[in-house]
Amino acid sequence: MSDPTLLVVDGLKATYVHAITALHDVGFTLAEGEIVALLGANGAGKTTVLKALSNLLSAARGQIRAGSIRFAGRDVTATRPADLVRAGLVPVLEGRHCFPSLTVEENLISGGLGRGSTRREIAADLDKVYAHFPQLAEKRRTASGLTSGGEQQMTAIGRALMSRPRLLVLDEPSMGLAPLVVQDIFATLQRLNREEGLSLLVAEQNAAVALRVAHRAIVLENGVTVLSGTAAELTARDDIKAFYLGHKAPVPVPSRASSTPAFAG
Ligand SMILES: Nc1ncnc2c1ncn2[C@@H]1O[C@H](COP(=O)(O)OP(=O)(O)OP(=O)(O)O)[C@@H](O)[C@H]1O
Repeated sequence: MSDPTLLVVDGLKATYVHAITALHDVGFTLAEGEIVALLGANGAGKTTVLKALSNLLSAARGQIRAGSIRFAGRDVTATRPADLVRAGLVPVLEGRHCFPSLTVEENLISGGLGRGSTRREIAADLDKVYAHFPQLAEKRRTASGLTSGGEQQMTAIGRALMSRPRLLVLDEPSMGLAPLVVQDIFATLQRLNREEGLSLLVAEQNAAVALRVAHRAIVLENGVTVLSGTAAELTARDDIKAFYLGHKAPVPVPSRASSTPAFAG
């Protein structure tokens, strides 16, 4: 039987400029067909993990000091970023990075060209992207720089889909977008997972939206994996609710016996 584990991150330690330790010990796995959410506060290390997965850390003056990353049996740290994309590990990094002066369609096509797709494959893949994101079909001739933030995020995801990914790695797809647009994008990601078996790793500060579509989640704190479990398990935890889902933490109530506040249960 083939191994269903697509990604294995083990004991990952990473620094920037050989001095700042961003990741101390990060480990998790992702099975084929899974949606895994990578949660954590600002600066917890999510982007660093995603850059390491695409072997793009050195471009940010980062270094892996220990541990390993394997994607579909390959040693990621020994594989060039472009070869990782060809193997099916495709990142959608923070900030969307569309070419603003190219049209939406030209941006999408660039994803297919990077992979070396034929004209026929590109045409078929474009149809698929437009079926998932009908809004992009309407804007196909518009310069990306003139489209909305949501449309730019859809273009960035669509361009990644043109590379025919096995695992899509997304960094904060909800960032700066209106709640309805975020819902729409996550619904499309979920459909891609259900209908096409696409595996997804989604780093998010917006835990509520990520936990709604994820099968499992991992929580990072100061560069360490501190929790992992099914989305249902994590959603039910009071500490996760308090820190990441915007629910109120236990409220201090004044004690009669002393002036020191005690915590209500
Ligand atoms: N290029 C860099 N040079 C030096 N330190 C960096 C660099 N990028 C990130 N860091 C530091 O590494 C740590 C992890 O940052 P990272 O961006 O991975 O966190 P994050 O969870 O993605 O947060 P955010 O949501 O703000 O992007 C932080 O302490 C950050 O200041």
